[in-house]
Amino acid sequence: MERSLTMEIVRVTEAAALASARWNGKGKKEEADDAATTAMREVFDTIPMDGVVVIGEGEMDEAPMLYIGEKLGTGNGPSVDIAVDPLEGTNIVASGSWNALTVVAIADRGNLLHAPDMYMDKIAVGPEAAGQVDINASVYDNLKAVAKAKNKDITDVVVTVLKRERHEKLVQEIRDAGAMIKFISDGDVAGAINAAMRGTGVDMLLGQGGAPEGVLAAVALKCLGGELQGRLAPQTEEEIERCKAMGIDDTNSVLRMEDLVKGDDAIFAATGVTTGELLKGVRFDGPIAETETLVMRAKTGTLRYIQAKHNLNKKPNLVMKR
Ligand SMILES: O=P(O)(O)OC[C@H]1O[C@](O)(COP(=O)(O)O)[C@@H](O)[C@@H]1O
Repeated sequence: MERSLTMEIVRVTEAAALASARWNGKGKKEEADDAATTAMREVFDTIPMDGVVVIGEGEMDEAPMLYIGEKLGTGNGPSVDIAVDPLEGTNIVASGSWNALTVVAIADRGNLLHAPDMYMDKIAVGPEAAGQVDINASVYDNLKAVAKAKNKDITDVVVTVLKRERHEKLVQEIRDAGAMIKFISDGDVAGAINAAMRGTGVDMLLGQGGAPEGVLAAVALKCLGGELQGRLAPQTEEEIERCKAMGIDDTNSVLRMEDLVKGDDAIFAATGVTTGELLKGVRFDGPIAETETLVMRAKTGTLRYIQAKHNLNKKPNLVMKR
């Protein structure tokens, strides 16, 4: 993939962030998600690539835009798989809370797992502990492995966990092992990334979240040299059938980095919508709006933070409606 696609993808996540940030705290998660999706869709079609959505807003009959299988880009350029989460944290924006992002990942055609929209059990760690954990091992063994890899005691290990009732047993196991927990209300893509970033004070992510978010986080962790292992967690017979239709007969099988994102020609970008540990959210100041974006390439392992000041008077009206 051309290096120049890196900046093109940033334009996509920035536009989605600018559009959805207007809905901050307004109690309207669908409107916030629609705004992000519409803005993303518009910018995608200006990019010189032959893209196809493999993780998007749903199947063709469920989503008007960014549906799975939708072709994006001008058609001239590299053939790529596209994974999007136009607004990662719809509830976060609706409630005017912490850590919402707009997220895009691209990889060479055929290289991203077409993850079905269902739950996935996940374990994510940074570069020091990559290769040392096993989603099938006990919570205690994984905590011990991370502590050893990072040369600290289990009591110093911090685990990010989505605050959900389904995580009661997991939470107890982490507490019994003596480790600490950082609860998040939503947003396990940022949760996984923070586990792999230096200086965040978090060592790993554990628990069940969305499978599409698992693939997006895996691309980010590939860029960071970390590791994410996943296991689909179908909740109904229909979801089990969907896994089989995808060629996953054993839903207990572990999805490793190479299953989630093959090779290293992949790019990940996320722009902050509301401020969190990873990125600052959108700040509006009269005709100027500021954004912060993290963009990374797996091939080179380069991370870039892009601060942008957008002149809203000069941007397309849909995206920048005030
Ligand atoms: O809210 P649930 O059903 O526990 O699902 C968890 C998933 O929801 C999120 O917290 C937010 O997703 P949405 O933005 O689609 O609401 C993800 O980060 C996470 O993977």
